[in-house]
Amino acid sequence: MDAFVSRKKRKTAASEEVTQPGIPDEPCKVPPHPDLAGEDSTDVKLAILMSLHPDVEQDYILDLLVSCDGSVEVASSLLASQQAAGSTSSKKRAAPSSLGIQTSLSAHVLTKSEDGFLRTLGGSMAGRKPLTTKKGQTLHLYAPEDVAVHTPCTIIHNFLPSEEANKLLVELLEESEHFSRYEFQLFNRTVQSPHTACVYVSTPEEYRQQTSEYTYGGTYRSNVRQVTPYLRSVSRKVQHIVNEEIQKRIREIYPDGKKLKYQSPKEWRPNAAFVNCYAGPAESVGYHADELTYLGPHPVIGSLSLGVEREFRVRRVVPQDEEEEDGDGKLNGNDPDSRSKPTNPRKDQKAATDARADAQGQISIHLPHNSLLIMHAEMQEEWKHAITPAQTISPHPISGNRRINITYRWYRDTLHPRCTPRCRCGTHAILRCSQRKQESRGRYMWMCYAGFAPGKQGCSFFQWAEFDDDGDPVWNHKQRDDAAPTLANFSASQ
Ligand SMILES: O=C(O)CCC(=O)C(=O)O
Ligand SMILES: [Fe+2]
Repeated sequence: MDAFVSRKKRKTAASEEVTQPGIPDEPCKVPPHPDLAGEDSTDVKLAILMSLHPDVEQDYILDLLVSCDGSVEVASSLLASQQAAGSTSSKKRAAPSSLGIQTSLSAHVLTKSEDGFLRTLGGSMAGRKPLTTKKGQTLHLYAPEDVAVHTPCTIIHNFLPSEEANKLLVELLEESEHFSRYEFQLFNRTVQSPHTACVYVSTPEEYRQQTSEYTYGGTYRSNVRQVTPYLRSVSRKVQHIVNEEIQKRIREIYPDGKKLKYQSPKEWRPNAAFVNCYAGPAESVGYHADELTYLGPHPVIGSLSLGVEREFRVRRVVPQDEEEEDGDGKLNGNDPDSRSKPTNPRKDQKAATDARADAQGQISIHLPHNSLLIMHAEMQEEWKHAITPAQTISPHPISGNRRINITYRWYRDTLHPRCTPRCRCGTHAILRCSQRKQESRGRYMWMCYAGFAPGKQGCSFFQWAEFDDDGDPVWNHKQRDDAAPTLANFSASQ
């Protein structure tokens, strides 16, 4: 079994660069998730600053970021010096138990719409004033019924028999000694993810593919390991329940009881598992949507939580057309990207950012040990998710302050890297969905991502992506070698 196990140790030199979020006198070095880098740069910057300064209120950070002309580094050093001088004490974030509880759920209730996108009532009810949430407020959800209705997720508590969950946790805590931080390029420097991770595969051939064909964040993975016995046996149960829940969601929630356009009609069969370790309350992952490159449009992801309970925050991405509405209780669209240029950029940028935060609010799903969260097909295109730094945690009897998370994913054969477009600089292009721009919202595109990989220079490659109704690509180039191996489903590859 060890034949292809990567024993890559964490890089000491690079690790020295990592700043623990919350340490006041260090400059900005902890990055968000690679998936964050993209169209929503204010969110990226906010996520970085919130990771670095977990005690300071989001509003205060936003104001400061705007007054620093969007410079994360300047804002971060100001926050650090204010924290050192004790002057941010009144801006401290409340402990999770005292976070603002949103009084109205209806701003987030999912409802069927014609265009394949699910809408929340707040954004879609005809003849009804859109409900807005107060900026910075968080709606905490615990009950599975609430999660199913108000978010694009399903949660199943006590998913595995408790002994099996504990054994899997022990197995993965041992494995986590070999995990490492992703590295990527942000603002001219190499930064590292604020948690550690590793990818698991079934066979040596898959190891080869994951380290030399599939890319992530614009570069090849260096930390890939062989699927462990419990990880594999649990994947069968995850596969079974995820397929049941997909069908239930189609029947009960999707328009006309039909799968979404571009969602795969096939059985969901996981062939890759990403395992994350959050070693303590400060470890996190910033707001992001998962990379679609190999998952394709409207993917479903099964995500198992073990160890310490943490909060999974989700928020809907507000499209520009909703921001640009005006009137009582609605939003003023002054986004820097919008077509009407603001008269006072700094003030208007702040207004736009505040407006976005107001409109979004955020929802917190509590993820206890042994809970399975299913991110349904509408999640990645319309919502963003994060594991935010925690103020306090209740230690878990087995893992102490650590949390392990496994995301089971299904990479489509039709999106194997030998088929996907290469950009001009020779790297594999990545697949993104346009989330905010009114004119292109919901369209998919292939883009160069090499600029986010350490030591690489990106190009400006861009190409619209075309898919059939089942989300399989329609290529205008000749496919490369169809008979070559793809990733095997965990259960099938035993
Ligand atoms: O830890 C989690 O629950 C989420 C992890 C995640 O979002 C990811 O790996 O993309
Ligand atoms: Fe994610």
